[in-house]
Amino acid sequence: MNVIDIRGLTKRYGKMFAVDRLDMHVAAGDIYGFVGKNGAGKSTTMKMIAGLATPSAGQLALFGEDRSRVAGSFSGAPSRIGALIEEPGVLPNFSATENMMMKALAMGVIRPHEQVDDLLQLVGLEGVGPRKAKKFSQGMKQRLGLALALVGSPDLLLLDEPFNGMDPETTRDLRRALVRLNQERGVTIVISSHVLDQLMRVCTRFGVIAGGHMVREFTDEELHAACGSSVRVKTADPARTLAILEERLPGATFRVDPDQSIVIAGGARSAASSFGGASSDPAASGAPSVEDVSRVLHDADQVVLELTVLERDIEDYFVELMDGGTAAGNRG
Ligand SMILES: Nc1ncnc2c1ncn2[C@@H]1O[C@H](COP(=O)(O)OP(=O)(O)OP(=O)(O)O)[C@@H](O)[C@H]1O
Repeated sequence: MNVIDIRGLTKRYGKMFAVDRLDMHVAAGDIYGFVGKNGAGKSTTMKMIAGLATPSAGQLALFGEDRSRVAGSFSGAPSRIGALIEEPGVLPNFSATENMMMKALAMGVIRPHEQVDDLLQLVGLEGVGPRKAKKFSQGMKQRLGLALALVGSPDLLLLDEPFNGMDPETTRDLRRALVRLNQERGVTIVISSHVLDQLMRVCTRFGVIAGGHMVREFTDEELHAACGSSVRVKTADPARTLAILEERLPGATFRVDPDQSIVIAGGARSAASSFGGASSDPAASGAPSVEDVSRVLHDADQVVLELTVLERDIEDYFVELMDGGTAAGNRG
């Protein structure tokens, strides 16, 4: 069962489609990177998932329960979702501990003191609990916001741009805290951001949104396979080489460039994402290794003039995807 299952989700503001027929799938245990440019529709989607905005159309199921037409907290289990969306809801004139205690008491947390101490420690604020929140730096407020989102031990944590305003050390600490939450406590986490390098360090699955529409979803492994190397080979007899390669490497795809070199990439057989959803990247199954190609050519007595490995840049791949859906999303 997916923790989040979204089909055709749409949010209109007047004639403007902030989110446009979006599909999204988050499995239990994922750290899901929700990637998109400014204005792509990430926050609006997160707000609908958190119950802070009502969808205009589409289906939104959380933990297998249909939530399409309900804004507000989860009826049966209010603590199942924790969210840090836009400004952390920190009361500036109260201390970190007081902020946490108010929320814990409001949520009816059993042994609130224990949980508050535990969470402040988790986010690295254990030493500053008595200090007023207005004296906190931006990064400390962000971490307090994260601790607040974790009150009540949610199963799903929604974080909208959590790395904003954080210095590298704080960013690293937050990243570690998120991985610990995920691995030690089994929390499923969705992080929306356009800060790719932070997401790539922690996420196990990605969804790229453009113009309010999901362009593609893929796992970390699929990402690396899609960006994996392809092999370029130039031989004395390109036509014969191509025939041999096509016969000996049936899963691969081939392109002949104008200079008669042959580029060998992964095949399309396992290209669909594991959800059978938005992904269909012809390179997603990975290319044959340079050793495979070299062995085939050696066995067939081909005279190799040049053999090179071509890498695809992961950032470029994301940027292409983030640009990809813009036209499709603007219906208003
Ligand atoms: N309450 C609103 N009323 C009207 N338009 C809105 C509203 N909220 C968002 N939008 C518009 O919907 C689109 C998507 O906005 P959203 O904030 O979801 O994007 P985002 O991907 O989170 O962007 P960012 O990375 O800048 O936060 C934008 O064009 C935005 O201007």
